[in-house]
Amino acid sequence: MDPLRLIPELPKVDLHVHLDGCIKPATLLRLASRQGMPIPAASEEELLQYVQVREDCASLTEYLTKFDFVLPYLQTSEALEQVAYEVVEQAAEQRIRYIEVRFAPQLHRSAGLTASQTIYHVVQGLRRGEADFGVKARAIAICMRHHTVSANLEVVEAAARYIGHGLVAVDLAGDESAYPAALFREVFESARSCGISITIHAGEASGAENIEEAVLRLGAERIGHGVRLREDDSILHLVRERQIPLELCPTSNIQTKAVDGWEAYPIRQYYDQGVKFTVNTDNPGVSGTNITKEYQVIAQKFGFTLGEISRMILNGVEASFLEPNEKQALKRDFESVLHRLGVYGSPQPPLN
Ligand SMILES: O=c1[nH]cnc2c1ncn2[C@@H]1O[C@H](CO)[C@@H](O)[C@H]1O
Ligand SMILES: [Zn+2]
Repeated sequence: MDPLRLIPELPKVDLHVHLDGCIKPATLLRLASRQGMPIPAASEEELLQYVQVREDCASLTEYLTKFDFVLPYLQTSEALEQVAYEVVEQAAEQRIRYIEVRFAPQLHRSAGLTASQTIYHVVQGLRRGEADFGVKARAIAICMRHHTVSANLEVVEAAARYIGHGLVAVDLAGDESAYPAALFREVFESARSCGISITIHAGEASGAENIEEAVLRLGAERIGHGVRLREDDSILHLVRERQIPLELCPTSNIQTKAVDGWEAYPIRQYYDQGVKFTVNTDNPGVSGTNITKEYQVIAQKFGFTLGEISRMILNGVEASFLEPNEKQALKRDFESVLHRLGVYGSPQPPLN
């Protein structure tokens, strides 16, 4: 069967999506007007040039400038709840049944919210979305590379209070080329001592050595992107042996120039070598994508079959930061929906 036709129907997960990277243009206009803030565009169409990257985006640094535009509108409890709610709504439209939504508490405090309050309101929005759209949703709190160790420790401390209450992990994001993860060893040591799961953006704007640092010294259980893993055989071996899942975000990786174009995108190589990975969107609003398009583009470019795509989806369920019993239930749910659709996950070579 042509995978492209069935991809929209498949049950999916998205484990790597930024809250401030998927604001609907209509919502941004509404937030600006409700908050009495100026916005340099009168229509959704006009807004796109400010929120979406162009094809000639040169680097992650340039990609990240898009967030400066939306963040001022996302500083209140109402705005955070609303956009979190709408991420779940957008997920449901793509048949996503489980989503982990990440955001950086310290980027939403200019109107006086505490780090802990930002988490509270995002979780509230996600919960409302779960109830209305039937999608399971959890939050991840992001530490930012350009913030101080103490600002990031504050994020971990706030996150610790929400473990088991809607938040599942902490992350590190921002400009990887300017700020190596090693600067934040103390931050992630604190996360580990609180028993918080860790995922870290690494191997996106810098080389594979950042992935090694994240796994061996910071305690990352998953890697955000990790697309440059293949640049070092011994680190690739390490990640494969430990079955550390990479959260690949194909369209974003092409736009940030983490990889030199689709011909060089290593997803087929990783699949065939038994590197575990999941397919995600990163920032649907900034990248002009959604999870259906991500699977369609890789099916088209790399000839993945429905069985292989289902394997990636099931890898995503397995890689989720849910509690073991919840993960088991989600897995059963996915297997039964896939069974109904007549699709079965292929075994991924060469390890299983
Ligand atoms: O692909 C990425 N790599 C690194 N940082 C990112 C990426 N996408 C978004 N952010 C950063 O994470 C912040 C919180 O969501 C965003 O504001 C942006 O600065
Ligand atoms: Zn990201």
